[in-house]
Amino acid sequence: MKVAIIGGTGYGAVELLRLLHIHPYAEVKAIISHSNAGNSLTALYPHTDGFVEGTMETFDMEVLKEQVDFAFFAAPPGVSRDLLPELAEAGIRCVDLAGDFRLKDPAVYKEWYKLDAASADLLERAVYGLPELNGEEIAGASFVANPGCYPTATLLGLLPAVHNGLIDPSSIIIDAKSGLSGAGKSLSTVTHYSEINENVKAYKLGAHKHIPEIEQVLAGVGGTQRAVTFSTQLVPMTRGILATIYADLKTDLSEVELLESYENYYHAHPFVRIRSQGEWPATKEVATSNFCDIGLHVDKRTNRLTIVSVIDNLVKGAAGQAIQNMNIMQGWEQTAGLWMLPVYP
Ligand SMILES: NC(=O)C1=CN([C@@H]2O[C@H](COP(=O)(O)OP(=O)(O)OC[C@H]3O[C@@H](n4cnc5c(N)ncnc54)[C@H](OP(=O)(O)O)[C@@H]3O)[C@@H](O)[C@H]2O)C=CC1
Ligand SMILES: CC(=O)N[C@@H](CCC(=O)OP(=O)(O)O)C(=O)O
Repeated sequence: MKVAIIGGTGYGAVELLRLLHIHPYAEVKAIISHSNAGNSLTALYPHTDGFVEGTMETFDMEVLKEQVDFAFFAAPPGVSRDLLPELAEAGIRCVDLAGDFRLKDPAVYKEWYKLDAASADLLERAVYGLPELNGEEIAGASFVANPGCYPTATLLGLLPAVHNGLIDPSSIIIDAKSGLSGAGKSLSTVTHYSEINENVKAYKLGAHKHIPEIEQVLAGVGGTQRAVTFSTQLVPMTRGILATIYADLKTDLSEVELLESYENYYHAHPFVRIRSQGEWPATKEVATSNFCDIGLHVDKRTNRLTIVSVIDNLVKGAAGQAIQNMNIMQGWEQTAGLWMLPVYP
């Protein structure tokens, strides 16, 4: 199948390219670049030498409709909102890595993204693409909103507990740390080497656009959902998210029984791995892979559950999950092109 990548010179796009190169059924036919049309990607990213042919192209709706069967949007918010609907209308199935179609309520999108939303009708038609939650819905989608990186780690950590009513949904606190590639390729003062090297920094407290996304999904799973506390921190590493999640327990299940309930919830989902009792995952154990690894701890003294969930933000948090969604939409095995050992150390 022929695919296009839009937002060609960004980190998400380059990661899509890396993974699609080994995909058994998909082939990248067009790399669309807003800033570098006419130039070769290899000139910007020498590591792609020998793997990418030709030059990047400008976005041309009519050309694209003839050229490809599937498109990935890996551009900043606002781009897919304007361009994706016409492609989808023409039968080109799409996965959007940005947040333009994740939130169902246009007013909520506007409040958190500070941009005008797509129409309510389009937002309704978009399918949120977390395969471990709603694979059947994804299979029938014409376009999928790929979850945010932090929501992916957070929701996979919480789904079994919320679905089975094991925790008090009003008590959830998410403390999440991310590597710098989560911020994309553009340099800012915060991501400058001398600012973040040997440093850890909290940011966007109470204001992160992933807050309404997490709450929207949890409300759908648990029936009712109160506001969550969600804190984000930058750590001086390139890839990876570690979310430590705390919630009050509403069950007498032991730690081993809780781990079993997590194993059961994810038994048909190859990309989620549950650690044994007393073991908690680290970001390096999933680096460059599409895995989400989860460990639990029950604190008997406080009656709280601690969940540790790790992903690679560029893979399960972005490009890998987008390909997993494409696989499901196309009726292929969801592991196609994604079944690989993490790079270690
Ligand atoms: N980095 C991550 O870990 C994750 C990122 N995402 C989301 O995926 C999307 C891509 O992220 P990422 O690759 O990291 O971001 P980058 O900033 O690295 O890349 C985004 C790319 O989009 C293109 N672009 C920029 N402005 C415009 C514009 N006005 N119109 C069209 N294209 C534009 C540029 O490429 P070009 O000029 O070549 O077109 C740019 O390099 C974002 O929406 C991001 O929020 C989601 C989950 C995780
Ligand atoms: C480290 C870092 O800066 N991370 C980004 C994550 C952005 C992202 O990927 O979010 P969307 O997909 O929802 O656009 C942030 O916190 O804003």
